[in-house]
Formats: sequence, structure tokens, C-alpha cells
Amino acid sequence: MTSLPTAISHHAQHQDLWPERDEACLQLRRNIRKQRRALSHEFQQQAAAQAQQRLLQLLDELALSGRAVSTMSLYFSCDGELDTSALFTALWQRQIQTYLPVLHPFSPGNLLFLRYQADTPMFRNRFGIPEPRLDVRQLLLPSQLELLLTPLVAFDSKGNRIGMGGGYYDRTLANPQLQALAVGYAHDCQQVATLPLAPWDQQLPIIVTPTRLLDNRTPLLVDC
Ligand SMILES: Nc1nc2c(c(=O)[nH]1)N(C=O)[C@@H](CNc1ccc(C(=O)N[C@@H](CCC(=O)O)C(=O)O)cc1)CN2
Ligand SMILES: Nc1ncnc2c1ncn2[C@@H]1O[C@H](COP(=O)(O)OP(=O)(O)OP(=O)(O)O)[C@@H](O)[C@H]1O
Repeated sequence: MTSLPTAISHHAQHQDLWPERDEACLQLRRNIRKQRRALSHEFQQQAAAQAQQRLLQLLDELALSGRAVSTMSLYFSCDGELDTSALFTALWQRQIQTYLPVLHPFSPGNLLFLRYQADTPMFRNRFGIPEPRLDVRQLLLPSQLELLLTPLVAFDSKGNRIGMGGGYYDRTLANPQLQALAVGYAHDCQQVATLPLAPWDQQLPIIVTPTRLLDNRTPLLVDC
């Protein structure tokens, strides 16, 4: 039997691993999305109120340490995601400008961030999620975003995440222009012990749930 050159056999071995990861991801997504969709309206309302309190507390702490947030992006909740609807109003009361992700019209897999106010004209994207109508005057550069509230399907204690599968937030988080503090926002039931991770998956320094704030920020180096 002739053996393959090492480089090729490694490559083949690598490729064989991807379908397994994809399958594990699909099952995990299906399972967790089903669980969060099954949460009652009352549970969702209480969870949203608790998570909101934690997030506002984080914003207070950032302001106290001289890193006040004035521009942040959220998501328009769907599919049983932790509800953000009351959060918009609370942020507007604090003079924080809110933005929403919009599927890029001609760069597949990428997001744009558009200003969202109470009277912003909205329409549903191809996934059925409401987004602000495309209007360049409402566009924000990724470098101007101070906090990126990140939706997710599953997360682990180290801040790893997997999303709905489009790679949209992975690409956003990998953008070297992005300066924003990335904060995951999810139900406690979305936490898992281990995730089928891919090399492009991005970690979140902070994850807020209704009961906890997971903080994996690297400590600032202090002058000795
Ligand atoms: N609220 C919210 N908005 C968001 C996201 C999110 O996770 N949550 N996204 C985060 O990335 C982006 C949208 N990403 C999405 C990716 C896949 C599917 C989805 O439902 N896929 C179908 C199958 C594919 C299809 O219909 O073409 C499915 O899973 O059933 C939805 C949104 C931008 N906006
Ligand atoms: N930084 C990147 N550059 C190019 N392609 C990427 C990048 N990140 C992810 N992708 C591609 O996006 C696809 C979907 O990735 P994945 O299944 O990890 O999405 P996800 O994390 O669940 O979705 P999302 O980030 O939208 O919530 C993959 O096929 C991957 O190749």
C-alpha cells in the first residue's frame, strides 16, 4: 500500500473532522433554540428585567472608571432570545445612542450597524428579523461602537460562543477596527460545559445572564 505524503494526509484528516463539528453545532443549536423558545412569557419578562439590571450596573461601573458608554449596539430579540425591548428605553433615558445590526446588502456574511430610535422605519430581513431600513446617514463605523451587545445560541464559562450559524458576529468581532467591549447577552439555560469550537470562533470578554455576570476580561497591566 502506498502511503500519502504527510501534508496531504493531514489535510484529509482535517477535512474529515469538520462534518462532525458541523453536526455537533447543528444539534446544539436546534436543542438550545428549542429550549429558549419554550420559555414562558412570564419567565422571559422576569429574565429580561434581571439581565437589564445587571447590564445597567456594568454601564455604571464603566462610567465610574472613565469609560462611559455613549454608543452601543443591541439586537432585536427573536427566537426566544433574552428580550431587549425594555432595554432600549432604559438606554435612551441615559442618553445612550442605540444601534442595530443590518445584513450587509452586498457583502455576504457581514453586518452594518444602523441607528435605532423609537421612530426608525423598520423592515424584516430575510430571516424575518426587524432591522432599520438602510440609510447611510444612520450608519456607524465599527470603530465608533463602544459596546457590542452580542446575541448567541450557546456559550461556555470561558466566554466562547456559537451563534445562529451565519458567522455574522464572528466576522464583526474579528474586525481589527472594532474597539467595542463585546458583551454576550443570554439566558442561563444557554450555557454548556463544552462547545464544538471552530478556529474562527471569537471569545466574549463579558457575558450577562439574568443571574450572573461572567467576566473573562484580561486584567489591565498596572505600572509597578
Ligand atoms: N436578534 C438577532 N438578530 C441578529 C442575529 C441574531 O443572532 N439575533 N444575528 C446573528 O448572527 C444576525 C442574523 N443571523 C441569523 C443567522 C441565521 C438565522 C436563521 O434562522 N437561519 C435559519 C436557516 C437559514 C435560512 O433561513 O436561510 C434557521 O436556523 O432556521 C437567523 C439569523 C443579525 N441579526
Ligand atoms: N472572520 C471570518 N472570516 C471569514 N469567514 C468567517 C469568519 N468567521 C466565520 N466565518 C464563516 O462563517 C460561517 C459560519 O460560522 P459559525 O457557524 O461559527 O457561525 P456562528 O458563530 O454560529 O454565527 P454568528 O457569529 O452569526 O452568530 C463559517 O462557515 C465560517 O467559515
